[in-house]
Parts: sequence; C-alpha cells; structure tokens
Amino acid sequence: PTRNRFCFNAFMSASGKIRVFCRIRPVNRSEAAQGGAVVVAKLDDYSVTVETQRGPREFQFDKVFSTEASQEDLFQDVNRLMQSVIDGYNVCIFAYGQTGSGKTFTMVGDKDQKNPGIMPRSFNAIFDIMRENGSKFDFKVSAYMLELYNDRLQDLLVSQAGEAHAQTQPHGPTRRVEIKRNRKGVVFAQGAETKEASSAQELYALFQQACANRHISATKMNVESSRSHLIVGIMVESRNLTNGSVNTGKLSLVDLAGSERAAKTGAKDHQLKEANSINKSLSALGDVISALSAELPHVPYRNSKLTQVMQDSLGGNAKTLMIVNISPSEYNLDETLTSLVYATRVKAITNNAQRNVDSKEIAQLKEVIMKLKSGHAVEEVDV
Ligand SMILES: Nc1ncnc2c1ncn2[C@@H]1O[C@H](COP(=O)(O)OP(=O)(O)OP(=O)(O)O)[C@@H](O)[C@H]1O
Repeated sequence: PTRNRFCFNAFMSASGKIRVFCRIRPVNRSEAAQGGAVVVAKLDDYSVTVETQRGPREFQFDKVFSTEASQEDLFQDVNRLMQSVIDGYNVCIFAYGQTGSGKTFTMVGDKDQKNPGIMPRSFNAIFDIMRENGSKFDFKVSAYMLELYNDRLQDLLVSQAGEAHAQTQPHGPTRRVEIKRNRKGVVFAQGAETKEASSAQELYALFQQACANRHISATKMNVESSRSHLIVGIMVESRNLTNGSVNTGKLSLVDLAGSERAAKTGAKDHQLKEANSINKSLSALGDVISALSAELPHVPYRNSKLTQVMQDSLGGNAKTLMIVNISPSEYNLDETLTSLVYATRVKAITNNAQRNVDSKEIAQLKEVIMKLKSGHAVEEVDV
C-alpha cells in the first residue's frame, strides 16, 4: 500500500512529473456482442493488470479508477487542481484513449448531463472557491473554446453563421485562430473569441454552445464519436484586495479525439479523412511524449497543431494531469496495451510549473500598456 502513493502535496508543488490516472470503463454492447471476455482489472488504487497471451502485465499509475468509480469519485481527486488555477498556475487536464474508451464521458459527461464530467464540475468548483474568497480577492473569469478538426483550429464560440459571413468579407475571414506562446511559455489562442463569465451557469452556457458546434458522428465503435479534439481554456485573474498583486491562472481542459482503426470503426470517405487527421495528430503527440520521456534535446512540438496547443502542458509551465481511458475487454486488448504503454511514458515527463503573479505596480503597468495598445487615453498613473 505504500508504493507509488498518490500525493497531493506533490501535485501542488511548483514542479514535478505529469500525473496520470487510469480509468476502466464498463463493458459495452459491441464488446458484449464479441463475447465480452474481460482481461483488465484494477489491482489496487495504484495498479492495473492486463491478461495478455504471454501472461499478466502490470501497470502503475497515480490512481486507478475501476468500472464502478463514479464521476464524483474521480473529481474528488481532480478538484485540488482548481485551487492551483486560482493561485496563478497553469493547469492542464486531458483524456487520452482509443475511440469509445470513455474520454468524452470523463471530460464532458453523458449526453443528458445526469453524470457531468470534469469540465462542468470544474466550472462549479472554480466559482465555489471564488465565492469563499470574495472578501479578499477581486476575480475575473474568461474562456475560449476551440476544436481542432482536420488539422484546422475552429472557434466554437463563434456561431457557424457568423463564421460563414466572415469568410465572404472582402478582406477574407476576420478571425484566424493561431497558437502563440507568451514570454513565460504559456500557450494562448490568438484571434479566438474570449468571453467573460460571471457565474458557473454563464460559463456552462458557453460550454453548451461550444459542444453543440463540435463535430460528432456515429461510427461502428461509438454512436457519438468525437471527430475533433476539444480544447477549453479558462483564464482566472485574481486581484488581491490587500496588496494589489494579481495572479493569472489558466485551466486547459482537453478531450482528445480517439485513436481508431478504420477496419474496426468502418470509417469511409470523409470519416476516413477525419480518422487519418486524428491519427496523424495523435502520432505527433506520441513523438513529443517519446522525445520528452527520453529527454532528447529536440522535441518536435511544431509537427502538429495539437502538439503546439499542448506545448506548455507537456514538459512546460503547467501542472498536468492525464487520464488514460481504457476498455476492460479482450476485443480491445491491443489498443488497451498501446494506451497503457503510452501513458506510462507520459508519467516520466517532468514539467516546471511557475506561478503567474504580478505585483500591484506590474499589474498597473500592464493595464496602461493594454489601454495604449487599444488606442484609449491614459490618465496619469502613480506607479
Ligand atoms: N465510466 C463509464 N460509465 C458508464 N458509461 C461509460 C463510461 N465511460 C464511457 N461510457 C459510455 O461509453 C460510450 C463511449 O464513451 P465516450 O463517447 O466517452 O468515448 P470516447 O473515448 O470519447 O470516444 P471517441 O474517441 O470515439 O469520441 C458512451 O455511451 C459513454 O456514455
């Protein structure tokens, strides 16, 4: 019981390894139709065993969640990261796994939201912490929501009609989303619509709008398969009312599209194009993970937009949690082993998370610069 014990203090520390949770989903209908033989089991809270043809193989993680674990159980172990966001850290939580393994269920929840996932729960948790600290801090929350579809970044907070109109304008599309990094290495989406939210409900309404705009379709492996990577960025600015300092934290929540084999999913035509694009970006992610875990001098972040989006979360300035979603069935054994090996490599990656905090003077100067940049008159300031 003492080995590999998950430790929140380590999670909260300024730097450290990427944390990896493993979640096993229940057997589904298509697996049951194939016989439903179960080959994956949780051994204890930190290990999972897989029955292979060559005998059992064991994998260790920071936490393992069995088929019985509820969304609430999982979020209890994720929740502490929300305080880090308020404290001015960049936090990234992402789900990885083959198609139909439970990534969207884990990150977003089920369709009728009877079992909300990490994203909606995070919105509530952030606003709960802000409410508790309302007498000491002044908070500002804003968000962008994007999808990476066929290697194109699309803004999910801009209505399809608005985008179509922009495309027909004489000067071309008004909005082109590009991934940039600031001086501290923090990724931001230039050109993306960033909307403020003053309550968890407002943030959730934006999220619902984004989910409705996302590309989803039915494949043989999943009736509601995500055909894109969903990227939600929540920025939280907290101004200390006593000393005027400002913390700026960012929470990145990523629901990756699932890796898939065309033979199993029955993908044809445009679905095959989507699958190729998904597999290409996931393979670029794999290359980045291999390079980081082997501590190679060159890390190929630039090979895909997905790895550019996730650059600060992998080997960068962020506290990162990966959830590897797996199926328990023999039918998916090969994909499960691949995901577990992949996730084991991620555990070896070291990040260097730094708090983004500005003194009162720096925060005031930044405000002045922002005003000047946007052409506003600036009064004399005492800095
Ligand atoms: N832990 C779980 N408990 C109950 N149902 C689950 C669980 N995980 C997944 N499911 C169900 O399994 C189905 C597939 O899950 P989901 O859509 O989340 O997979 P995915 O990994 O996001 O797939 P894709 O990559 O194709 O988008 C859904 O109907 C979902 O509700």
